Amino acid sequence: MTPRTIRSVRAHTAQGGGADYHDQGDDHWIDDHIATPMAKYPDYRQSRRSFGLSVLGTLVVELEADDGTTGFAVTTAGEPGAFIAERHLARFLEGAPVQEVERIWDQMYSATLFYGRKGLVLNVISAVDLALWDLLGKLRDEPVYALLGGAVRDELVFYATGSRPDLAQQLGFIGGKMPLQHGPAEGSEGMAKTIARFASVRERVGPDFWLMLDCWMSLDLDYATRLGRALHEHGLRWIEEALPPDDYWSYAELRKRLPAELLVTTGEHEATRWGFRMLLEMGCCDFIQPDVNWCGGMTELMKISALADSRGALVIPHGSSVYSYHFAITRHNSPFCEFLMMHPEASEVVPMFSPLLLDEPVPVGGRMKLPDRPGFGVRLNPEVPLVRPYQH
Ligand SMILES: C[C@H](O)[C@H](O)[C@@H](O)[C@@H](O)C(=O)O
Ligand SMILES: [Mg+2]
Repeated sequence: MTPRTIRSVRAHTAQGGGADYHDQGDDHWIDDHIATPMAKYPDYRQSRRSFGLSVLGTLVVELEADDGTTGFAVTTAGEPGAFIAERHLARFLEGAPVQEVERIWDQMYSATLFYGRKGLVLNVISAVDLALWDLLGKLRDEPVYALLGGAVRDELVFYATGSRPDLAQQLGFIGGKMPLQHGPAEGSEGMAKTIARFASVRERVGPDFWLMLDCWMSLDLDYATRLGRALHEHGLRWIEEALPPDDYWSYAELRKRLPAELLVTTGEHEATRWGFRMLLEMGCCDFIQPDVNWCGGMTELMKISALADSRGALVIPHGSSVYSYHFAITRHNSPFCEFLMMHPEASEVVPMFSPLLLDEPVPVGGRMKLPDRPGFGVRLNPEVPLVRPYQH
């Protein structure tokens, strides 16, 4: 087959849900008094949008090959991401052979080291890399999971993240992860509310259904230790992202302090093989949760996964719609996945990146057989307005 080259790179932005799934309206569980590092400031305690969690919006990266075939992917990066994609990264793509994902990744990462390394820049590199894999799949008429080595299981199984683990249980999910709503700034009263809520949910779901708590970087070592020990009495399965991502030392200490059967997990705001090597080698967590739209894309996540596998660690990706599904189904050390309940009351299964993607698969009864459509098997919804803020 003549190797196709990339003819053009286009970066668009979109608002309202999509890849920036925190960008929801009012009365949505995902923005209802969730504990965060900003909760120490009362003005920013009730809503994460109030301090800017949805300030970026969605970035859509579209790559067109010289035969007119297009691939795309999305991430959380918005207008600054569009600038980076068009004005900086496009030069490493236009004219390059589509299949040279490794060389393109290395050039994007190396060329942005002086201002990137993690965060927004790695979100953009991730979207470009995922768009490359989508384009490659379409050119080869294969789903991305087939390009990665094929499925190691027939279907995916999911736990659900949302405010209603009891409903998640009824919908067939293997577990429910709740967002923490009260952090250290709300003192012992806040901790008592968390424990009471957790105990009440445990009562409703029974002793065997997995229950987890997502702390979204909001705690300190002492508070996380006391909360973990208290919820261990009620069968907490894992405590997630209890501490700020850069405090590797406190994660390692927290893991030593908590009972072995209460897992400490983190990683959704970590990036690159080097960041995850730090988490693994310092003993920060029991399993890692990279987000493939933020950690460096599929090319980097395959490296991260092999690193974890060499240490017997699971890789349970932070929910990222089809991008995490196509990865997880090919990895022996990714036996289950996250599904984020994006319905405002977490009472119904709706596509995670709704309304941005068409044909986005969702779990049924907590399980999913991945469609074998080419690439990631999704299309952009033409009814979602896209803006191209920068040309190059
Ligand atoms: C539910 C959490 O607060 C975050 O909104 C979520 O994006 C992430 O932490 C998760 O693990 O799903
Ligand atoms: Mg999380």
